[in-house]
This record gives sequence, structure tokens and C-alpha cells, in this order.
Amino acid sequence: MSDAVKRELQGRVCVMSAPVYASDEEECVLESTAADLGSHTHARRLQAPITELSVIGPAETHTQQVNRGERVEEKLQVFLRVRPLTDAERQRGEDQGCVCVQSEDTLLLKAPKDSHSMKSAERGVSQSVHKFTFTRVFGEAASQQEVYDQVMKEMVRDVLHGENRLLYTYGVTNSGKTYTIQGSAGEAGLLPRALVSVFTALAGQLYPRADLKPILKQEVRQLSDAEVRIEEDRRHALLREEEVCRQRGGVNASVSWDSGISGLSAITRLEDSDGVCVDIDGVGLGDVTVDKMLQFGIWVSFYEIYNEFVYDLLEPPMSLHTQKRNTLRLSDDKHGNVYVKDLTWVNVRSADEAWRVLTVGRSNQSFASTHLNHNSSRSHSVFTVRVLHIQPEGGATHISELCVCDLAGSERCKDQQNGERMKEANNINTSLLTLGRCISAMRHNQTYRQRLAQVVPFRDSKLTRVLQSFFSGLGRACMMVNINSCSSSYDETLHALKFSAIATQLVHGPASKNRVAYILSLLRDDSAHADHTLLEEEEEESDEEEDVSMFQPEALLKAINVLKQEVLRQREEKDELELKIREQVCTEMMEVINRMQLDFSETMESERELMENRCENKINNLKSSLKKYYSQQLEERDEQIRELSAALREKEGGSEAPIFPSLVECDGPRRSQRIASSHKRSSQHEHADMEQNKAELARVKAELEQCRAELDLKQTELTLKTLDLHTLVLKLQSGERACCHYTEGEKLRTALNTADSTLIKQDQMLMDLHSTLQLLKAQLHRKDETLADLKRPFTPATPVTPGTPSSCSRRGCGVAVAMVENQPPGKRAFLRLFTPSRSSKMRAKADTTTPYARILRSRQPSPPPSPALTRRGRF
Ligand SMILES: Nc1ncnc2c1ncn2[C@@H]1O[C@H](COP(=O)(O)OP(=O)(O)OP(=O)(O)O)[C@@H](O)[C@H]1O
Repeated sequence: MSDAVKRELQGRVCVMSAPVYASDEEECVLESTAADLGSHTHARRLQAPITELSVIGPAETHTQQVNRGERVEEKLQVFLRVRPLTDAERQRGEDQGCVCVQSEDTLLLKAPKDSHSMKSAERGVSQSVHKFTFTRVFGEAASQQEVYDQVMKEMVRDVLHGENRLLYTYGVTNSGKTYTIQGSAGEAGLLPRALVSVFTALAGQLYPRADLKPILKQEVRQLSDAEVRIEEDRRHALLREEEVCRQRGGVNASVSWDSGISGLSAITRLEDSDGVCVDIDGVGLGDVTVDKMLQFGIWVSFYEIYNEFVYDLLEPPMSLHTQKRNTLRLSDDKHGNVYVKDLTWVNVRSADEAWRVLTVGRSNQSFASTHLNHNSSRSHSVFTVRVLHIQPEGGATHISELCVCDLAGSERCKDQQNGERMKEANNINTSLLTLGRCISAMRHNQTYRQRLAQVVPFRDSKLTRVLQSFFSGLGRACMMVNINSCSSSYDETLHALKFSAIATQLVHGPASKNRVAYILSLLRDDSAHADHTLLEEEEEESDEEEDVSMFQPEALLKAINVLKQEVLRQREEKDELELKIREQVCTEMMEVINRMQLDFSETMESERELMENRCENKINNLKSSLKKYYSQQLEERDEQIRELSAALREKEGGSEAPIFPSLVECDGPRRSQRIASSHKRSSQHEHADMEQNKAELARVKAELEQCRAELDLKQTELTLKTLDLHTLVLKLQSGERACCHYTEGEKLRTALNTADSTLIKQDQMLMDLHSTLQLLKAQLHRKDETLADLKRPFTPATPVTPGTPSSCSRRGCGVAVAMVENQPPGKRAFLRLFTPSRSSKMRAKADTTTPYARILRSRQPSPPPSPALTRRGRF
């Protein structure tokens, strides 16, 4: 570990014992893996704070063999190789020390400052430093030979012992995958070295004829002479093609080695200007021993998976103009193993021939220049070496296989400007993602054996289908992860490493029958019961292809029933799984919601406290500023008062005594205090007054209550007395009526009425007479005037003296009055009729004086009416 890294780790890194994955939305593979780790990991991830370092690697590091009961399982080997930076990359400033090989099996990744990971780390959602553990880490200085020794040698040995092995490279584009597999002008890669190793180990034991050919996945077919000739022709054609291409300079033949086997040329013809040879001692397999009784036939094939289509790289294009190629189909053999149908297999007799065949295939492979790699593989290429272990004298032949798969590099689609490149990148990423899902599901099934097994989605992509058998127990896989230390591709590199870290946790399980194989075996068993001989024929015929029409209808029906039951069982399993998932999701959601609720209430509480503190601070500030303001105001006022007092004193002629001593005195109490004390005094007075008024009010209220009680008493008495009076009046009236009834009152009343009517008549007559008299008086007056006019010329005018009758302006009237006064008494009674006032007065006097009149008057409630009305009302 470098000092800088050590310091960093000591300062701020917390290493966790279990793999913990950063939550990164882009990293789908990782997310699915993290979910697969189970609830305990998930819960821990939720609770534990995110540290700045994640440790990702096999749970049991340094242990390649895992004991599970009696069974010993071997872990998947995952190697890592770091490509050195080129000069151009260094000049671009790509070297920021983000990749650091810590030890033989440990690598440290530190996020460069402009990377997405660093931004995520700064946001606190992921780590900035990641530690990965692999089976072996090869640094920049590691040579091809070193890598071969560690990775490939063992595999070649196993293949020669009859086992199946797969080596596949994985990494971002331009990370050195192809370089590792095939090598360059300077150094041969793993594949040519392996080829040399194989042929070196099998020297002298090669099967000389090509009449035994591998077919399907694990079958061998005896070829006829004609077919052998065809195979030979094909081999020669390919070698010729390579020759032609090499001469044209079109073949990417950049490797040369000294095969040194089977007495062939010391230096192969696939040489370039460097002419580097493969050291035979270096590729030698040491003490590997193969059965000396056996002979070995070597067949190779080369195909690519491009945009989810399988193309045979050893087949010439159908048309030279369009370069259109046939697409191949994938098929299952009777054991359910996937193979590429109609794939070209070429029998090779030396490593040189194998390499030349591979070189021809490379010329057909899809390469393109991308912005990262001028010669980037746009497809997954699979080169397979099949070794036929041929028993002498026609014994059963066994097949082993070495499969080397150079996967296309993962890359960002958005980096591709060209539409075709983008489509390729998309397909590459999709198939790599499916590979990741398969590995993830396998690891889940291996980790949680008691639980329901997950379906491994091998069938979701062509790549995973062809690799399926190596993960299903038919062979063993080994992974080579390639990375570069460019800071610009850090995020993609991190993603690739996280994906491969999942693979490190896989173990190789025993061979397991897959579903198709199971169904086929059912059919075969059933057919065997039905017609054993027919089956044998069918088996022979089914070498090329499984045809359902070959089976008995009863067997097919049985298989359908089995399949139905299988579907039902799986449906039940899925329902169960769904239920569990739902429950789990609900529980987790509830946990999250509860946590959110808690967080929210905590936040609210803290917010409340914060707000309270703020408000209190504000109030205090306001108080102090107000206090300050008012004290300042008071001081200013006091100052003004002092100034005014001084000015007044000066104006009054400098009198000794101050006018407002209390105000002027500086040592005396402040004006505000005085005002406050005077206010206090006045308020005391007011208070006392108020108390007094209250007492007075209470007293008045009491008196009022007493008066009210007395009044009520008096009112009661008055009511009683009124009632008594009323009773008395009633009694009096009844008494009066009784009195009138038993005396002569009735008669008197009648007489009185008669008299009254007479009187009314007489009054009427008097009125008539009175008007007649007035007329007569007027006539008399006129006659008097006429007479006076007649007399006036004969009598001189005499002055009128007051008091004399002659002095009266109305002389006629005076004469009349005198005449009336001078008349005799008998005539005066008649004249009295014209003066009713005196007679009515007298009558009224007479009325009031009699007892009867008094009784009548007491019965009248209203004041006395006019004489005429009075008389009428009485009756
Ligand atoms: N270990 C190494 N030492 C020296 N040069 C290397 C090494 N690994 C890779 N290179 C060089 O880096 C360049 C890219 O390598 P290569 O083509 O193998 O990448 P790749 O991962 O196959 O890319 P792609 O996925 O795009 O095909 C090549 O020029 C190769 O020679």
C-alpha cells in the first residue's frame, strides 16, 4: 500500500467486513446484486452510514475451495489486469493515480475529481475509494508470459485431461482484452500460447486423419471418405486464404512464434517485422502427462455474436460484393446443451495452422474505429479448440473443449456519434447486462440454497446461451477482467469491477440437468418403453437435430402433461415468491415510512426549537432596541427641559432660584420616575375614590331595594283599596237604583223630561224672537238715522262731551236703552226673555241646590257640558 493511500485510509476510511455496494442508479447489475445479498445486508446498508471506502470481493478471500458439507466446491477464478497508459494518454492528463494495485490480489480505485463517482461521493451517496479483491491482480508491468502462467496454463492442462474450460475477458472498451487474448506484435497473447502448449503437449499423439469430427456439443461423428475430403479441402482453402491475405497485407497477423512442434518450421510464417517468438519452454506444461494410449484430434471453430446474430467467421461471405454472411442458429442437443448449428469446424494439425485459421477469422470479424480504440471489437468473438480423445481400436471418443471468448467492451452509448456504433454499443451492453444478471442469479441460488431458486436468464441473450454449459456444470469458467487507468473512463471501469466482483463469489457446482434435458430424457425413457429398437435408430438419426416428430404421440402427450405440471408448480412457486416479495416490500416500505416519519418529526422538532430561539432572540433584540430608543428619547427630553429652564432663568434676569427646581436638578429623580410616581399617586387616589363610589353605590342599591319593596307593598294596598272603592261604588249605585225604584223618582223623572222638552221648545221660540228683535232693532236704527238726517239742517252742531248720552256715537242705541229703562215693570218681564243668561244662571243655581240635582251630578263622570247638553245627558 502506498503511503498516500495508507494516510488516506487511516484518516477517513472505514473498512466493512461484508461486501457493501454503493447505490448508483446507473449500475443495474450491481443493484440487482445488492438486492440479492438478502435483507440483512440491505438492512445494514440502510442503517449504516456510507463510508468512503467500499470493500468488494469474495466473502472467503484467499480460499478457492469452499466446503459445503461433504462436497468441495471450487470458486470461480477472476483475474484482473491493468493496462499501462500510452504516451498519448499521459499527455492528455489521464494519469491521475485512480488505479492502485495494493497487493497480489487487491486493487484500490480512487475516484478522480471530475468523475461522476466523485460527485456522488461528495453528495454522500457513494464512496470515493473502492477496494476490490480478485484471484490475482496483474499490474501494468505484468508480461503476457506471467499472465499465461497464472491463468491459462492450468486450464490447458485440464483440457488435455478431458475437461471443458472457458476463459472470457471482460472490461470497458480499450482496456486490453484483445491484447490479452491474442497479443500484439511484441508479445503473443494467451490464446496462441495455449495453442502452442496444446500441440507441444500432444506431440506425437495427434490423430493423423480427419474422419472423426465433433458435432453438436459433445458428440463425435465418423466421416465418410468424401466428407473427409471436403474437410481437407476446407482446411486447405482457409490456409490459402490466409496466405493470400497476408501477402496483400490485409490480415492482422501480428504475432509470430516458434511453434517448434511436430517437426514443423522453426519459425512460423505469421511473423511481422518484430518477429517475436513464443518461447517453447515458457509455454511448456511442465509435468503434464496425457494418456499415451490415446490419440488426439484437434478441431477449431471461430464465430462472433454481433448485434445478437451469430456469424461463422470461418465461412466465406455469400457474396463478395455485399460481404453478406449467413447467420447461424443456436440449438439444444439431446442433453439440453446449447451449440451453434452449422458451425464450421476445421481440423488443424499444428498451432501454426490453428493460428492461421484464427487469423482468417479475424479478417472477417467486425471491427471498427471508435473514439477510444481505433481497432475496437464490435462483437463478442468465440474461438473454440475441441480436443478429441480417441481410443485406439474404435473405442468411445471423449471430447474436451477450450473456449476463449473475447467479449466486446462495455461503453457509453452516448459517446457514439455514429448510429451504427450506437446500436452496436447498445447490443453489447445489453448482452453484458444479461451476463451480469445470470451471474447474479447463480450466485443467489448458490448463496441461498434453502430458498426458492431464481431463474437464471441464460436464454435472454445469445452470449449467455452459448456460455451456459460452462456455468451449468459442464465445464468451468475463468474470467479475465481488463481495465485501464485512464481517469476519463473511471466510472465505466468502476462499474466493470463491481460486476466482476459479483462473479468472484460464484462457485462451480456439479453438473445439473437443465429443463430441456429433463424433458428430453422423459421422452426418451417413454419411447424406450414403447419401442427400444426404434429409439436407437432415432438416436442415431438425431445426431444432427432433435425433431419432435420422431417421438411417439403418447410420449409427447406425457411430456406435455409433465410440462403442464411443471408450469403449475412454477406458477405456485412464483405466486409464493411474489407473496414473499410483496411482504418484504411492504415491510421495507413501512420501515422506510416509519423512518421518514421519525426523521420528519425530528426535523420538525428541531425546526420548532430553532424558530423559538430565533423568535426569542428577535424579541430580546427588539426589547433592548426599544429600551435604548426610549431611554435616548427621555434623555433628549430631559436635556431639552434643562435647556428651556436655563433659558427661562436667564430671561427672568438671572434670579437665583430656578423656576422648575425639580426639573432642573440633575441629582434629583429623573422626570420619567417622577411622572411614574405622580401617576402612581393619582391612581391610588382614583382607586380610593372608586372604592368609596362603590360603597356608595352599594348603599344606594340597598335603599333602592327597600323603596322598591315598600312601593310594592303600597301598590298592593292601593289595589286592595281600589277594589274596595269599586265595590262601594257598585253598592252605592245599586242602592241608588233601589232608592229611585221604591220612591216617586220615576214619576218625577218623567215630569222633568216633559218640562225639559217644553223648555227646549221655549228656547227655540226665544231664539226666533231674538232674531226678530234684532231685525226690528236694525230697522229701528235705520229709521233713527233717517230721522237724524232729517233733523240735522235745523239744529246746529254742538260739541260732544264725554259722559253725556249725546256724546255716544251710537246715539240710537242709547236711546233704545233709555227707552227700555224707562218702560213699566209689566213690559220688563217680556224683555227679560231676551236675556237668558240671568234666568239660566238662576236655574243652574236652583239645580245645584236641590238634592236630586246633586245625585244626578254625581252620576256624571265628565266635566259639566253646555246647558243644552247637560239637560240632555241627564236623561
Ligand atoms: N498490457 C498491455 N501492454 C501494452 N499495451 C497494451 C496492453 N493492453 C492493451 N494494450 C494496448 O492497448 C490498446 C487497446 O487494447 P485492445 O484493443 O486489446 O483493447 P480492447 O479492450 O480489446 O478494446 P475493444 O473492447 O474496444 O476491442 C491496444 O493498442 C493494445 O496494444
